[in-house]
Amino acid sequence: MIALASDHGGYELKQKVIGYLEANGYTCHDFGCYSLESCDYPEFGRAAAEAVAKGECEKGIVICTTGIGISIVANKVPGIRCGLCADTYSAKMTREHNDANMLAMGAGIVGPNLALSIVETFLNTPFSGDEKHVRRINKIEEEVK
Ligand SMILES: O=C(CO)[C@H](O)[C@H](O)[C@H](O)COP(=O)(O)O
Repeated sequence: MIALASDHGGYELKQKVIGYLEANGYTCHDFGCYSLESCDYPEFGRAAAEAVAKGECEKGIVICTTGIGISIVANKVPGIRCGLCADTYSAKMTREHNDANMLAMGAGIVGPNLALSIVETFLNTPFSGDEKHVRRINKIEEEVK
């Protein structure tokens, strides 16, 4: 199950991402928003991030106009590592090095074709498991207690 969330700025791209995911066999839980009406990204981003943190969803994808606001929110939920990506290299690296469990994108930054390539890369790249990366990920939680 993939958790999705957006504000109005990310709504249309989120619909495209959901269509892509469902066509490729993923089950999606859309935590909102559900229209183009202006809304506030924190409530939706938080809901998706909490579902990932609780293990109810294996990964999350959150979208706003820049990806910045909704990634800030997601990263405030303990256990969430949300990578803001505008290219496939970053999507690959945030999985391999950061074991990111959430992806953020900006609908005003990436077009739909690139966004779907980023999503595909993010979901299909495993964590490297390298000891140095495990150590650094553990330090993320320890350093900000
Ligand atoms: O938080 C953001 C900017 O860093 C998001 O991109 C929002 O989508 C954006 O702020 C929404 O702005 P709007 O003027 O209300 O459309």
